[in-house]
Amino acid sequence: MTKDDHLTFRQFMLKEYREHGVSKDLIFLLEDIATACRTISHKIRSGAFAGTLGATDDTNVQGETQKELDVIANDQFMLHCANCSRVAALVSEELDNVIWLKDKAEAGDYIIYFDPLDGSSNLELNISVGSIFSIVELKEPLTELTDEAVLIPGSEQICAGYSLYGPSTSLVVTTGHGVNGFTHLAGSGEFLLTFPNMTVPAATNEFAINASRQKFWEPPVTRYIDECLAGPDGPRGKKFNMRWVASMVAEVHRILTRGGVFMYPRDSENASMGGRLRLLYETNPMAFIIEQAGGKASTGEGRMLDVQPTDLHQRIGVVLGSSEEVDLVESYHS
Ligand SMILES: O=P(O)(O)OC[C@H]1O[C@](O)(COP(=O)(O)O)[C@@H](O)[C@@H]1O
Ligand SMILES: [Mg+2]
Ligand SMILES: [Mg+2]
Repeated sequence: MTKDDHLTFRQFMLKEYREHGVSKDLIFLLEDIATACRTISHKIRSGAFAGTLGATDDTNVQGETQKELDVIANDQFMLHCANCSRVAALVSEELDNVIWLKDKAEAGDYIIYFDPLDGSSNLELNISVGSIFSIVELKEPLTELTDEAVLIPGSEQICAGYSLYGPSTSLVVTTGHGVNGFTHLAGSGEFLLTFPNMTVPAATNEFAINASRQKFWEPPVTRYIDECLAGPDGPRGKKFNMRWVASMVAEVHRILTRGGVFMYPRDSENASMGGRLRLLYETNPMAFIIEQAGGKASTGEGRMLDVQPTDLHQRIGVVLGSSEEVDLVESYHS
């Protein structure tokens, strides 16, 4: 196969426009986000020379130490997303409050939620990290431009995606018509369609969880993992494998490639915060992608995309991936 065998990102998106009516404004916005991701990828690859792999002296609104590249990636998203005149507001893991780009937000305007750099504790280790984004189109004009105004359930997303900065740079996107994966052709400005129609098989024998938190788990999670670990002689009757990259983007990419289940459950230590991962810019976009690929995404107790957000940086428990496993975990909770 040569480069010419693959559609470019623009060619693919224009096909989405013709076949599904995806708006051209959204296509331009996605091209700008792709540019942000290409630039972030380059900045990560040159981070060891630029001395940007380490921490700053600052903490973000969640009390986490910011890496220099967290800030650089955030600046790239802010810069490129502001190009689109339909973008009314930006919500970032690295910013305390909503950034409003307009004086009034009309029906049809976009709100963009993003985690500019996910898994950033992996930076010094040269292990995969990524960026996550979610786009909601306003159905009604907003009367007040407050933080509360952007607390919109994930079911309202019109687009979600991520870029994975690994051995190659991937861009995976859904506009609600399946999930498609693109790879950056090194040395060019192009993302090419390399993984069309990504799907998550219903069954799997691979799970991902931070097992160091076992003593904090709720009983349904302990039961589920114990049964996986029991292998062929246990109730599941088969052997399970485990992975933990500590970068949600890499875990989701693995699940879209060969199936699996990813869990960061609410537990007795993180329960007072609601969980570990953030609803608006981590679990909602990934839930939309996983559902569009035929998988499921849950809080443990119900569908992630139905959750009504109550806070900009709200945290939540998550289990997502192969539908049979997500159903099983939910059944143990109920
Ligand atoms: O440090 P832990 O407990 O392994 O947590 C890892 C999780 O935290 C995250 O890194 C959180 O994301 P950020 O790096 O954007 O804060 C997830 O990507 C990952 O799944
Ligand atoms: Mg993250
Ligand atoms: Mg982050």
